[in-house]
Amino acid sequence: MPLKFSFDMRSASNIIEAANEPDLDTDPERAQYVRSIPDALLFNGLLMQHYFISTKFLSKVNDFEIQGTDIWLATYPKSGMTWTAEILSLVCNDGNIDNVKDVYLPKRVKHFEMGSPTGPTGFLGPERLLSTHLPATHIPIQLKQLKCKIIYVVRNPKDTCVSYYHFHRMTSYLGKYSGTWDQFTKLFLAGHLVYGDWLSHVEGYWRLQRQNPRNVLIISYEELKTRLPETIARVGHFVGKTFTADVIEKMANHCSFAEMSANQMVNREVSVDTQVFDMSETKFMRKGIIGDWKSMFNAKQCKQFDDKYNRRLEELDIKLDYNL
Ligand SMILES: Nc1ncnc2c1ncn2[C@@H]1O[C@H](COP(=O)(O)OS(=O)(=O)O)[C@@H](OP(=O)(O)O)[C@H]1O
Repeated sequence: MPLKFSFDMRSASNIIEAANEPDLDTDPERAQYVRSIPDALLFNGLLMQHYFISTKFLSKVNDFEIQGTDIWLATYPKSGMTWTAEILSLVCNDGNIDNVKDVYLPKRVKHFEMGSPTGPTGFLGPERLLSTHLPATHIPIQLKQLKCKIIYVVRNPKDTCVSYYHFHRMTSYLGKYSGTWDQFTKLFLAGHLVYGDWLSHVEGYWRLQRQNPRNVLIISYEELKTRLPETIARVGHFVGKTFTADVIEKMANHCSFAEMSANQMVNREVSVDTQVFDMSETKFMRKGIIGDWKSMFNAKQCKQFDDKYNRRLEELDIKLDYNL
C-alpha cells in the first residue's frame, strides 16, 4: 500500500514542490534523487521530505514563539539526535529512569517539524523539550535570537553519511534509496540530501554558539561515545542540573547503545510501521559506532570528504574523532 501524502500549498508561499523546481533537470543525479523522495518539498530552498511534515505549520515557522525555558536539540540527520534526546529527557527528569522508561521518546522530546498544523503541543515536563533537524537558517526567528537554550550535536561527516545512507535505504518517506553508495556520497558532498548541506548546518549552529555560548552547547557524537558520563554531566550542567557520580553512571548505562537498542521507547521497532521503516534492511539503532565509514569508503571518497571538510573544521576548531 503506498504511503499517503496531502499537499496543501495554499498558504505556503515559501514552500514549493521540489519536483517542480524550475532548474531541477540541469543536474540529473540530483533530479533523480529529489524525485525519489515522495512529494519532496523545498522550504525556503531547503529540501525536506513530506511524510510527517505539515506544510501549513512549516509556512509559519518564523512565528513560533519560544519560551525562555524551552530546551532545543538540533542536529543534522543521523548525528545522535535520538541518543541526546534520551539523555536530555532523563537529565530534565533529574536522572530518574522510572519517570521516562515507559514513555515513548517522541512524546517526551517533540520533533519540531513533525505533527499538527499548529506545531508541537502536549509537552510533558515543566520545560518544553524540542528537537529539530532544521539548519540554523530555517529555525524560528526567536530561536535564532537565542531566547532559550540549544544543544547541537555534530558527528563526523563520514559516519554521518554512512548512517544516512542506510537510513535512506530503509525509510519509505526517503524513497527507500536504491542508488549506489558512490552516488550517495556525491549527493552528501554537494549538500543535495534532505536537510541540505552538512557543513553549512554545522557552521550555522557554530555561529549561534559564538554569539551566545551560555545558550548554545555543542557536543559531538564521538564525545558521547568515548566519554558518555562526562558528556551527560556537561548536558546537565548546561541546563542547570548537577548529579552524583552514581546517578550519572545509571544514566550512562540506560543510554548505552545496548540498552537503547533494546528499549522499545526509543528503538522504533514496534512504534513505527514497518511500511515506514523497513527494519529487515537495517535497524534504526543500527551499529552505533565511530569509524563505520571504513566499511564503505574507498580512497577516492575518503579524499573527497577530507578535502571538503577538514580545513574548514580546523578553522572552526571543531575536533571530531574518526576512529575509536
Ligand atoms: N546510545 C547510542 N549509542 C551509540 N549510537 C547511537 C545511540 N543511539 C543512537 N545511536 C546512533 O545514532 C544514529 C542515529 O542518529 P539520529 O538519532 O540523529 O537519527 S535521526 O536523524 O534522528 O533519524 C545511528 O547511527 P548508526 O548506527 O551509525 O546508523 C544510531 O545507531
